[in-house]
Amino acid sequence: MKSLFSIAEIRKIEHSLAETLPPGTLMQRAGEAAASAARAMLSGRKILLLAGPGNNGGDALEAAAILAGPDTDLDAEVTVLHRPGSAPPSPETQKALARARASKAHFVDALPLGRDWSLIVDGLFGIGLARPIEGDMRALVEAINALGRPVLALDVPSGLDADTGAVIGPDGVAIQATRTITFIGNKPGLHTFEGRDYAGQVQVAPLGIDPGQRPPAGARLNEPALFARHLAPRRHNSHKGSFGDVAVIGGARGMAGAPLLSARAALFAGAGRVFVAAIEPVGAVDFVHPEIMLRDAQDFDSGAATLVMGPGMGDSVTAMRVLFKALEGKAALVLDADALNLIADSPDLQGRLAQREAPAIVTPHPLEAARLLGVTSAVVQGDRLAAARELASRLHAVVVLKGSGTVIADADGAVAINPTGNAGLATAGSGDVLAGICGSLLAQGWEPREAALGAVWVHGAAADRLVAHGSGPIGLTAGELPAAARAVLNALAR
Ligand SMILES: NC(=O)C1=CN([C@@H]2O[C@H](COP(=O)(O)OP(=O)(O)OC[C@H]3O[C@@H](n4cnc5c(N)ncnc54)[C@H](OP(=O)(O)O)[C@@H]3O)[C@@H](O)[C@H]2O)[C@@H](O)CC1
Ligand SMILES: [K+]
Repeated sequence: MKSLFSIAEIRKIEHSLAETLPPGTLMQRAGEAAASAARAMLSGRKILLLAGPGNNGGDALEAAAILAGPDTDLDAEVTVLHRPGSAPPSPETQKALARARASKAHFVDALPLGRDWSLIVDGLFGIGLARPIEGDMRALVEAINALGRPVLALDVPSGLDADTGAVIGPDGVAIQATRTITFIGNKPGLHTFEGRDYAGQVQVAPLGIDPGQRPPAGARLNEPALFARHLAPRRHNSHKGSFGDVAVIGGARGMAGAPLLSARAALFAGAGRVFVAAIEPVGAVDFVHPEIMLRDAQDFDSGAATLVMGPGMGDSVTAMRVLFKALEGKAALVLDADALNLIADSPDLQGRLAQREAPAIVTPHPLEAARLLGVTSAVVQGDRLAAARELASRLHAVVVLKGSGTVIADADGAVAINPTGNAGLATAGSGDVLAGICGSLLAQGWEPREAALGAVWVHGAAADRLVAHGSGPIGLTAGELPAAARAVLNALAR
């Protein structure tokens, strides 16, 4: 189970464990896990450990005591930069300090000159960081980042909010880690917003706690197990009607590419029949994919098709009219881009969406989510999980909040963060492709939540596949994604 625990949930677990384990046990285990992770990363002889004022510093001191202790067989120079706070450290941190002082570790008060550290271990702040890092601590973080050496962060890169993935600010700083070893359970902030960039590779050290002993977490990482039941091999005796119809509605003047990209994605993700109903007619045929049927949105009868509304749709009277009609109807809906902006401007449409019975997936980027919630995009990004949850509950829909570590939330409050994808997806049309895959999976009978989880996972994995083959992240184009998504889906189905 790929659980993601909030800081409050971790504190609760810590609290209940404190009643059964001897004092200091968890810090000792964290120190041991940190020391082995450091050894695994080490190529060279010089290790610098940064130990801050709290228990995160205690973990680093325990690790130093092990790496430079009497039982070590490690041939390395261990240096500790310890920054005590104004308040006395916890008893377990005091013990760790005494053990580190008694070891061969060399203590310094300031960052030594030179940049030849083989490894830097960041134990400045963990989940107890309550305000931005300032003053000489800020200077230290900036100096460490400027060295550009491999960094192992303990629990969370110092400066990053483990709940939200935001650097604690305004104008805050955080340690740029190569790898993060996080304790007891994984944390959402390491996987979304700025978290993926700051945490690097994430490794979980459960500290001897059986996952079954932990209470259920409020969030989780997305993975194929969450939607794989829909990926059964196709029966020989099937026909195009077995895989549903998708109609993409969009394409104002000059924006014909957006619905065509969505439609191609729907086709490549396996929908039986795909239409584009264009606001401004685009022509008789898509010569690249003549399978796609082109229609005029004004007089299009979508029948039982799943509707993907919004790609390049604009805000004309026609756009408004087809959106209104769709919200009145009973079709399963994917709402993206301009459809979301029109809904954001109209409390009436928001109410209609919330009251519909049929499934709906909405796929906002942070600015679209902000408009829907009536806040700024900084507020949305400041707590992406909360924003997605709030929107899902208000609109009574599955919400896909796009961005690094896309968040998928449903109206029941379940939240997942997607681990696939890369910077190549920050390109025009990539959202149109995602909406098309969502619509395709819905049309094939997937439950809305699973369709959203599956589409987001596959879309990200398609980009990862393209990057692995050299087609990105620089210059990756949205038009390449549908074929890569098809390959990912078929690989999953096998
Ligand atoms: N949970 C668990 O089960 C386990 C937890 N473990 C470890 O403990 C970590 C949490 O420890 P923690 O609670 O002591 O907090 P931590 O992150 O060290 O920082 C707090 C200190 O920093 C200070 N401070 C805060 N902000 C500041 C600022 N901007 N600038 C300067 N100072 C600032 C603050 O002082 P104050 O706010 O009182 O001034 C306080 O002294 C956790 O991440 C994990 O590594 C493991 O040992 C094993 C099991
Ligand atoms: K840290």
